[in-house]
Amino acid sequence: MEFKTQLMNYVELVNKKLNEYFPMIDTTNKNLFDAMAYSINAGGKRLRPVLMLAAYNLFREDTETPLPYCCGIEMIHTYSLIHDDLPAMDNDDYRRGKPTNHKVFGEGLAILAGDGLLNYAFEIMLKDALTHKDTRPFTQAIYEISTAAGVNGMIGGQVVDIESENTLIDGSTLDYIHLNKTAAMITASLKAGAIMAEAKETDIKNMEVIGRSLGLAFQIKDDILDIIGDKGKLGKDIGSDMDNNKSTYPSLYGLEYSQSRVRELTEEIEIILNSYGNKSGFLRDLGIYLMEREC
Ligand SMILES: CC(C)=CCC/C(C)=C/COP(=O)(O)OP(=O)(O)O
Ligand SMILES: C=C(C)CCOP(=O)(O)OP(=O)(O)O
Repeated sequence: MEFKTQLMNYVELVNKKLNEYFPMIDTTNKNLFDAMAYSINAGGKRLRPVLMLAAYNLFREDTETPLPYCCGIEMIHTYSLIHDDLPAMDNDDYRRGKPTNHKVFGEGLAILAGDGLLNYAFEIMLKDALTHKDTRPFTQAIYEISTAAGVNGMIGGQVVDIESENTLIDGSTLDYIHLNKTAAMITASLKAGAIMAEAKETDIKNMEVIGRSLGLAFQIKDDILDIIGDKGKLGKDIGSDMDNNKSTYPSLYGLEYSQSRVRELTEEIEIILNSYGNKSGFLRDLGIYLMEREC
């Protein structure tokens, strides 16, 4: 199947499943659920769930089994964006082509909508895990996701990111930020997919190596687009890193080196994926698509 068609199919599967979890109906807490659904339904590339489905499909053919976990990781990612945009963090006004959550619902509700999405993610993943006779691959997948989202992953990276504002950091601190803030969740998506498909340890390890490179390249590309991207296409503010005085690959090493690093990392990913032959064509094309993207 052609890459773009397959990508659309995966995104559609994820969106359909997300619709089953939203709207949550509670008239007393309508504002909370509206705020959660607002950011989930605002769009987004659905990269992490697509990676999870593609990794699962490297080893198993069905698409139904991993869907609750795909939705879970997308909810966790969406919560992180809501919080990242808050005045206490990046103070951004636009996200996914719309005003940010706190601009529409206010800061208090935006914080709680983020908290709500994080907890709802674990509720739906654990609920699904308990329906399986052999719960182990599913609880292991949840463990990977929770570790990646937590203090030894995304939250840890975000803390160093905000602590490093207005400071000239070195390359290894910058890599720590990228690997934890961004690559951890990308890696967990690939690993969780392979784990649920009961792939071999060596294959799970390969997913980890690919996730690290892809996550790093993805964040460098994001920071390049923050300088040379188009706000309309991206659906979010540009120049945010400069406004917040953040150290990024482009600010530390320049645009040209940053672009060549992205290419280098993409090639590293391709080498591993080539060992899976035709089956890994979608993931190979996805890597190239992400690095060439304008949004
Ligand atoms: C615990 C929290 C809040 C984690 C946030 C993690 C994250 C990857 C934020 C976006 O990074 P960014 O600011 O570089 O991206 P963007 O350009 O999309 O704002
Ligand atoms: C990790 C970063 C750079 C935050 C944005 O992630 P995405 O670019 O995947 O955001 P959406 O498409 O989900 O909005």
